[in-house]
Amino acid sequence: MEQMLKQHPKWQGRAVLIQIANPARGKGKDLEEIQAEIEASCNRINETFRQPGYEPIIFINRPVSLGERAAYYTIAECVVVTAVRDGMNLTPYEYIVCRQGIPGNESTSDSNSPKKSMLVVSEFIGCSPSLSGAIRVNPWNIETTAEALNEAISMADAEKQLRHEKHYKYVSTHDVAYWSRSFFQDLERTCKDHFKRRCWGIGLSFGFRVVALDPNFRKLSIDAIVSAYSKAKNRAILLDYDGTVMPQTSINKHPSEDVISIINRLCDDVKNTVFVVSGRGKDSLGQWFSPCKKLGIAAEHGYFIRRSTDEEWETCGQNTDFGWMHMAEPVMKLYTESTDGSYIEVKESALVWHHQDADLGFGSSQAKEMLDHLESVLANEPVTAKSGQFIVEVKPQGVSKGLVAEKIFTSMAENGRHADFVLCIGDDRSDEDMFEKIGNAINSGILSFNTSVFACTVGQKPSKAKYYVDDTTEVINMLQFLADASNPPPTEDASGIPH
Ligand SMILES: O=P(O)(O)OC[C@H]1O[C@H](O[C@H]2O[C@H](CO)[C@@H](O)[C@H](O)[C@H]2O)[C@H](O)[C@@H](O)[C@@H]1O
Repeated sequence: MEQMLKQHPKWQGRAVLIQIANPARGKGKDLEEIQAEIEASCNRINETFRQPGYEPIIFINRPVSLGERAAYYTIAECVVVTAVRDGMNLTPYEYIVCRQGIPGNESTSDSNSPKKSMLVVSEFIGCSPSLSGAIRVNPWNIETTAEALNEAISMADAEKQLRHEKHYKYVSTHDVAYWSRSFFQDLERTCKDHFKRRCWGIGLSFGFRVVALDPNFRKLSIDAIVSAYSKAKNRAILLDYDGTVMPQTSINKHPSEDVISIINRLCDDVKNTVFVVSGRGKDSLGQWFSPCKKLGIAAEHGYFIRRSTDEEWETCGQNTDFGWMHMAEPVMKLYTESTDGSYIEVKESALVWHHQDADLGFGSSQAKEMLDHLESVLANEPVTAKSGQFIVEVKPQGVSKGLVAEKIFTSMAENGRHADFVLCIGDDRSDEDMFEKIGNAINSGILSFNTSVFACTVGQKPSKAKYYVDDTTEVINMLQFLADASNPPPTEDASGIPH
């Protein structure tokens, strides 16, 4: 408020903030300090901007009954909720209902005139995403919050009415009965197959959770995969990078010499089509895997694909408009400013917010909120926002590792080499797109009925993959067995004829 009166002096002598301090539920030194700070701020603002008959802040520091609160809401031009951390927060909903009033109540002169209301809400409160007409602010940013207050009270009446109508429609249709019904529906949907599943306790301490796994989900047996591999004539091998052949905890992200050598031995077998399918950029992957001449690489989730080092990168031509980056980046910046250790990675086709180095709990709760926020801001843009291992990524719609898998199988079939063995390994949310595509590939005719399919996730967790291995060491060990079972490259005699 102080900043708004400074930035927009026209409101001095006119705008009043009724600051209702709800009685605190707890006690303690911190609380006393905060109360003293609020009181001091109110006094300072009033002393600076006070005029005869005008006090900019009315500070109500006592329990306020529901009736009195409703009376304030009814007359307020705008409600401001700038909590830096909160749960759902029902204040904006109560305000909207109070501004709408009771139908047929003639107690006010303008009871039949169109209703209007304005909300300035913190992006950190739970109800924020449901209020599409509210002006959303990061309360840590005082200047933009002050601008939002000015914008709210300066807005044309017609606009205030439209926003109010939208909010009232939402609040009146999403009542407590709606919420309870939808919770029950979600619960029923989620638990539908639980009786068929096996439940496991995973992790320790705060990381402990119970996961329900499909009874057919099992550890990948090296004997079984080596046996199927040996019998196959046309094999597709799709490997994710981070968390699959590269441990998530490694500081040095270059593939090890072992990995390069195993991949080269797999690529050397003429029966094999081997791809690294990763979210990483083409320059790093291209450089890291430069010793693997015959390796295919799908970078940035398949936005770029190259079949070997002899070929040029192909771009997935669907999306060339990246205007959405100008909308997504400011949102990511807001969260970066309030989350120590986080940063933004700008790729050619995507934006990624990383929080691996942030506080574990705070980073992941910020990631969840940011994902919601991005989904609402980018609702009409041709993009998808998804979370992964310590990341939230926005990328063009239609670009997915699932599509990469489909392209690989289709092009093998077009070259008369229908895959009769598929190994696809990944650890992350983005790899689930491959597992899903592979799961449906036989029914959709992309793979034939006699294909041996090994979709495998890294770590025991709910997945669309049928198999799991425990960690990257097991992945590399298994690939080593496959490399050992591979045919070496044909040798050439002195005349250059391969044998
Ligand atoms: O598809 P992947 O091979 O699993 O790649 C996914 C993302 O990899 C990179 O992020 C990962 O490494 C970061 C450190 O280098 C780490 O902070 C993050 O938590 C990891 O997810 C890459 O930076 C992203 O662009 C990829 O999408």
